[in-house]
Amino acid sequence: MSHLLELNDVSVIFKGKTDGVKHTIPAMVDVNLKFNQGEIVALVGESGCGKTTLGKVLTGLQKPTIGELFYKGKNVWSMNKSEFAEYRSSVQLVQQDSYAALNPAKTIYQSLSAPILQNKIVRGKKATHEKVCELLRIVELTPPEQFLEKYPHQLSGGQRQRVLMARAISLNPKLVVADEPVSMVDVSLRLSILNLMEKLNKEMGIAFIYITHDLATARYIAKNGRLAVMYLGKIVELGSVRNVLAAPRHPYLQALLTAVPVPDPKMAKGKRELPLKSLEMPSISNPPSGCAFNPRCPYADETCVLVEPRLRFHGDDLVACHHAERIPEWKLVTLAK
Ligand SMILES: Nc1ncnc2c1ncn2[C@@H]1O[C@H](COP(=O)(O)OP(=O)(O)OP(=O)(O)O)[C@@H](O)[C@H]1O
Repeated sequence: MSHLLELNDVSVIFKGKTDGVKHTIPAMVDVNLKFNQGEIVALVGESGCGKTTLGKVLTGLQKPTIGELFYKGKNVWSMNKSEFAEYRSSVQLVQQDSYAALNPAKTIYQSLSAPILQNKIVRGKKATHEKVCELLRIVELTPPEQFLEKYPHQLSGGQRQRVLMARAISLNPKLVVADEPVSMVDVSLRLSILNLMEKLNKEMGIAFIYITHDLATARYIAKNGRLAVMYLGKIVELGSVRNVLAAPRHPYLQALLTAVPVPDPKMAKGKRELPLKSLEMPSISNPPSGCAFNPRCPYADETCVLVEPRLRFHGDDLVACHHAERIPEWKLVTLAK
């Protein structure tokens, strides 16, 4: 059976200009990923590594420069009009900035009713009103009547993010790509938004791809799902969250985990820092040769400088490191619970 969504050797190369000199920006390089119905996958990486570009490719907002995107086994970019329309409504994007994503001149009712009318999810005034109220109830904005006539600026960041979630699920999608959905939400409200995504996943069977730079929330939402780690446009580790965080193999992921603060001093005592050779992130427009992590990696040797590692199986998971077998196991003490 075909996967819900599949990236096949996808690269996205932008054109850039610095001080009048043209250059290329390989925002995504040879990415192969498959997503199943109803699963949760967290995609983690530092700022500028290509996460948003990947999210845009998945939702059809960015055409791959090279490679293919398949939805239910069909090549998205050679679909006919009606197939493409079905794919676009089945794969939705929720963006980080809820204020920018909502039209400030439209009420919540107007913003939520437009796509369901356009896509003929319901017909008539009464059914539309009922559907919008139902959506607001699902995302826990209750009583819905209190929100219908409000404008985006009258809501809090967390409430706006819930409205975006309501809009994303209004077309009965199979998958929602949530790009940093909580990074602009008050810290105290973040968990409740993540819990909402979990609820939508469990109760409605919607698959989620959660894009973030924050490993702690990635682990929280995808505890029974998978984790993909991205570095300078490439996937460097991929596997179940349980395996990958309990025994991270890629030195980059080990370093990322080192950076997570430990609240309990007893646990912090056992925590080992990974001594990186450099703290500087190389430029994505001029990535190092061989393994892109080699200038920072304490285990790098000549092979790492010369030969690019392929993503390959290590146990049940995938890792792009020549030395995955020989680098010391790094015991996770920070997020293990
Ligand atoms: N339309 C574009 N044109 C040119 N360069 C782009 C474009 N979109 C993204 N880039 C560049 O591609 C690289 C990857 O960007 P992307 O937004 O995908 O990263 P990110 O991991 O999501 O970062 P952040 O977490 O900061 O949003 C960056 O160097 C960015 O400047």
